[in-house]
Amino acid sequence: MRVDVVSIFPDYLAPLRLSLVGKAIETGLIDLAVHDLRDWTHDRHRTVDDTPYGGGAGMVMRPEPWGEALDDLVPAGTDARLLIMTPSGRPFDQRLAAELAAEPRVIIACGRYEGIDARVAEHAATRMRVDEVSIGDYVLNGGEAAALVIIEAFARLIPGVIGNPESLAEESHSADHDQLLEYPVYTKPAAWRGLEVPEVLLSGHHGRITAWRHERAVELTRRRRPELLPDAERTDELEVRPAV
Ligand SMILES: N#Cc1c(-c2ccc3ccn(Cc4cccnc4)c3c2)n[nH]c1N
Repeated sequence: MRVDVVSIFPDYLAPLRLSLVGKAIETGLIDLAVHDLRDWTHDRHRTVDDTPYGGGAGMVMRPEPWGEALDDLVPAGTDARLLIMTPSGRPFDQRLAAELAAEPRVIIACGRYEGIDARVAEHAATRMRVDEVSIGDYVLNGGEAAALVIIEAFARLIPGVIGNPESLAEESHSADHDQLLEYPVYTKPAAWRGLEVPEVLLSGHHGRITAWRHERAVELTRRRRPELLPDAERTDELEVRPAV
């Protein structure tokens, strides 16, 4: 998979060279290229922003550099998917991560200021698939942090990136896990600061362990994310529970 990221702060994407994503890049599972948007400017000051039409605070990113960048990175006829990070985008979730993991090419546009001129997305959509995406209901200063999150989320789903693919199956939000949150996990020592590992996990009884883990996942999901519960697990009674 080829991933291109365009930003005025390309160094912000340096952490992608670390850990699992970095290894996937080294082994060629992912071909990552990070570009400086200013390379597509032509004035002495390498200007990427201007004042907003209609007034208002802040500056807007000019369309010309973005248009030229996308022309160069996505030649006519290329099958590519453009992600534009924006607080007003569709919520990024595990389903979209899985879709992206299967794409041959993904280009990620990281805006700054008050955002990118809306015509960039409009024009790009005439020749590639475009998704305006948000990683959550809070406001960042730009798209780079969101790009790091999204790339990590889909890269780990690419076959060969994670050593043990079985570990993906039981994770929170994974389709195989009925969208339940992940059960609590424990490791040695069995007793730590007066706190014991749940006895069932030491029993070696795999049936009981599986059942216990599902119960904990349902309990946690009901408490923290009831909207994720499958209908079969929903209960309407008011339950007084610890806030943890
Ligand atoms: N994905 C995502 C995001 C962003 C985000 C993404 C790109 C840009 C480009 C500029 N800003 C600052 C900005 C501030 C206020 C209004 N509009 C824009 C961005 C914020 N914020 N929160 C998210 N979940």
